[in-house]
Amino acid sequence: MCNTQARVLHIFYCTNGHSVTLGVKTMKKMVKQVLKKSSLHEKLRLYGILGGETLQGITYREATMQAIDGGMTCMQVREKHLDKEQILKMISEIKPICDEAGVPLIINDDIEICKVSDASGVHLGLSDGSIAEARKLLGEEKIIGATAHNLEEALAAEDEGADYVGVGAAFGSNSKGDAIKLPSLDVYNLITSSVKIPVVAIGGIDIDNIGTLAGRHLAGVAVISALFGTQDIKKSAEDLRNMADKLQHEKLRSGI
Ligand SMILES: Cc1ncc(COP(=O)(O)OP(=O)(O)O)c(N)n1
Ligand SMILES: Cc1nc(C(=O)O)sc1CCOP(=O)(O)O
Ligand SMILES: [Mg+2]
Repeated sequence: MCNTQARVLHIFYCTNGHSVTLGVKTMKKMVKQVLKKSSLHEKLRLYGILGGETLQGITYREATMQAIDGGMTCMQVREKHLDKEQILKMISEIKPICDEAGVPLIINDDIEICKVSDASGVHLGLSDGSIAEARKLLGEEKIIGATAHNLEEALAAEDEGADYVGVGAAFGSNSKGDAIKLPSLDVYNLITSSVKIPVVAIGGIDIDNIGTLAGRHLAGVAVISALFGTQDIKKSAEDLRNMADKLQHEKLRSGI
């Protein structure tokens, strides 16, 4: 039911006999949104979080290329000690690499930097501002991630319109001083069985403990030190990705 010359599409709802008319632009936007949501689960499989403090003497560009070559599927810029201008410069160095590889680039904490840099989205913690407000400013196409430490926070994030939730700290953390270890990894099972949005585990995840996250229906793992803090980032990404791909398998749960 498409009249392309008039740049108008007619969509008929057969159930009640009524029709709505949508412009091609609106239709394209809707398709983009559906694609964003449907591929997000896979894109979160190995989520690398980059900050200069973690790197062992290599550039942001080199670290990004190595991680992507090894299988990183999503990336977050998390710079706690740079000003906006410096962060925007850093983003300008790595965004073309992420874009080329189809790896979403998420900005930690700062909605404005996300908007100005046209990054793929933003990650907001509990004290980083409202998800609903971020959605208003960024629109439906951008990815908005939220932090949760328990079921209540995960449900609230979903309710507010978050696209995914990062839940931790799975095993504590060397990179985030104030991270609080989850009382039990079973918190993941509780959350993944209660929310519809993808859930990512974070906090102290490395190649030795990642296997214990299997069978908990996680979309993936978010990692700082076990990826960007290592000497061979490509090899670390390969190993973590290999394990992250197997997280759905129940049998890994008892160890590897
Ligand atoms: C994927 C992901 N999950 C959780 C966090 C933590 O966010 P937040 O609680 O805001 O802490 P900071 O990262 O801002 O210190 C995250 N960044 N990414
Ligand atoms: C950014 C972040 N958030 C956490 C949370 O628990 O919410 S833990 C964490 C740091 C993750 O780094 P690493 O992989 O080196 O432990
Ligand atoms: Mg934050």
